[in-house]
Amino acid sequence: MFGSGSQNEFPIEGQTVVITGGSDGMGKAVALELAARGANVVVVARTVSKLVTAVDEMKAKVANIFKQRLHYISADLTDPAECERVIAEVTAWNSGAAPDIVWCCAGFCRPGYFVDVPIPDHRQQMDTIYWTAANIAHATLRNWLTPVAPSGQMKTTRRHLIFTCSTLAFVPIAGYSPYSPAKAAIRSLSDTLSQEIEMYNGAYTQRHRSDAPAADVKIHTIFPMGILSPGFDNEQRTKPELTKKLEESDKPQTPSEVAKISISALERGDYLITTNVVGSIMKGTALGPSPKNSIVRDTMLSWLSNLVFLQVIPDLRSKTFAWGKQNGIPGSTPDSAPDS
Ligand SMILES: NC(=O)C1=CN([C@@H]2O[C@H](COP(=O)(O)OP(=O)(O)OC[C@H]3O[C@@H](n4cnc5c(N)ncnc54)[C@H](OP(=O)(O)O)[C@@H]3O)[C@@H](O)[C@H]2O)C=CC1
Ligand SMILES: CCCCCCCCCCCCCCCC(=O)[C@@H](N)CO
Repeated sequence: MFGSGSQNEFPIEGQTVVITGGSDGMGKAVALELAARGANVVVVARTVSKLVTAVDEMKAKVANIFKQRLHYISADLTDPAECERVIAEVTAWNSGAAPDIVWCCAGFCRPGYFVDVPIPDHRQQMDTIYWTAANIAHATLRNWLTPVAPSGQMKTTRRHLIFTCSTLAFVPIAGYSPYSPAKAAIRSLSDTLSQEIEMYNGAYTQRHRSDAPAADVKIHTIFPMGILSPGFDNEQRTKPELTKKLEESDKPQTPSEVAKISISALERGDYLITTNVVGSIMKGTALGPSPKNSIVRDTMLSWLSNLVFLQVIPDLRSKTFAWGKQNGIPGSTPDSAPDS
């Protein structure tokens, strides 16, 4: 059921989970799914009304209403101090124990051509996409990796820090320049942390002899394709027509599908996680130095994907060129009625 090891690498029942962006779209779907599987869930976002609704929806889905606890915290995660507060509040609410799982889903996409999008909007995308994730990761890991003396060690299950990226971190698409670089930065953070965390995990094996973190930590990153969320409806309204054309091979998935597929991959213990075949091919061509889920399968996938992409990248470029040839640039009008 859980792949070759046949062991569930992501047990949920009784775990305390924090989900950023848990009030809408994919984050809410993850919250509902984990609540249904027996987790204590804290959803974090800015708008209180949507958070209250998410908690109400979770209440209707919990596996055990007497055992499980649900909570929300309103916070703007672009502010690092707010992220520190969130982790402190969750720990207090959780009887002094740190959360077991932190899943970053907060973020939205503001598409547009690079020169047409004002610089403050580019920076805002870096703030909402990259910094909401990096800030909460920083607050979480500072808590999780605090050294504990051998006498203070208790049996603690493995902890998971999960980022939500996008396959646009792997493959360029015109019209996503405000967004894709911030997602690529998350992928780089994830790869770097997945290596750095090994130092702490190594120290953890010696916890009976010297100070070490209270638990093993694993990093994962999800790379969804389009998700049919409120955020997606919003981005469609301002997305350039060319961008819609370039991504027409993507068939957007429902938040609940994306949540379920992601959780299954976490149960197998996967690290970089895609949610459909086109997403896997996009990952395959860009896998590079990232740790692999399976040496054989991922290596075969990258060979195949690199062959496919010999054709895909020139095709995306020539479609873009042809678009300019036919339609001109935004704001221009065809030279049919020259004023003289
Ligand atoms: N939709 C898509 O097609 C794709 C989305 N993704 C990624 O998946 C994730 C979920 O996307 P989606 O389901 O569309 O999400 P939605 O846009 O539907 O929801 C976004 C969530 O993030 C919260 N949020 C936004 N900004 C902040 C902030 N500064 N601080 C705290 N919370 C914030 C929102 O609540 P509030 O506004 O109240 O704060 C809301 O809960 C995002 O990271 C997105 O980039 C990846 C691939 C495709
Ligand atoms: C056979 C293989 C061919 C591969 C072709 C590549 C086509 C590119 C599809 C781009 C899809 C982008 C999905 C992510 C969207 C996203 O993150 C935003 N919607 C943000 O919200």
